Amino acid sequence: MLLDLKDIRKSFGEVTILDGVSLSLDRGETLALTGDSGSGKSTLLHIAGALEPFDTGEVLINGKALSGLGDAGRAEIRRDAIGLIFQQFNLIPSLDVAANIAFQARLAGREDKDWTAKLIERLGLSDHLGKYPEELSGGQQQRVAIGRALAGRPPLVLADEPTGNLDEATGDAVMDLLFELTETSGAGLLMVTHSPRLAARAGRRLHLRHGTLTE
Ligand SMILES: Nc1ncnc2c1ncn2[C@@H]1O[C@H](COP(=O)(O)OP(=O)(O)OP(=O)(O)O)[C@@H](O)[C@H]1O
Repeated sequence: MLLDLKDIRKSFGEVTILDGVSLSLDRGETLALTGDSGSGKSTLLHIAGALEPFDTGEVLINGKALSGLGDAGRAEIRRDAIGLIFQQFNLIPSLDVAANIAFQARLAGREDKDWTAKLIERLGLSDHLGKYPEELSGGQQQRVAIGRALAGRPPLVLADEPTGNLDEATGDAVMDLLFELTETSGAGLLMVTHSPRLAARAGRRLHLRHGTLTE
């Protein structure tokens, strides 16, 4: 199993956000996580991405338990196994498009020139490689962020409201690319969204409410 969350509990102070959450995701699967604002979707995604600690339970990524790992071990998992896409595109302003896309794959020592060239072409970024993030539209920036997340072919792609900042038509086009390219790369995709319409496009859907998941 690519991602396994087992009975995760998480509180901030007195407030329980996740009250025994379990889910699993395999390569090639797409799973949409919906829920009201403040229900804990981002918290759950950050826990799955080894970005946020949890109180009890276990997270396994490619069979490796996060609870036994220190900061360095978690950073290694993030670098090698996970591609992250956020609502705020989080590009590096001082790097051009080509360098932003290559950034994580280089860090992980997993640069693949043929795959990167295919990504750039498919994302429609060939004419923008020398530009800096501030010179790009929102849709272009999010396409760069997708390229960066996928360039190292991570097995697990986590996306938090990836089209939340885009108009509907641009968002749909970006979402088409995200689904297509995660499928091509053979990754598993866990995506947080407010939109039932976008969630309907994922292979599976789970809804977070009062700290627990329902279908
Ligand atoms: N670091 C933190 N410290 C304290 N409370 C936090 C922290 N992070 C999140 N929370 C709280 O946990 C709850 C869940 O937040 P989270 O961002 O996971 O929700 P969400 O479902 O992703 O919301 P949205 O859809 O609005 O982005 C919220 O009430 C939030 O205020």
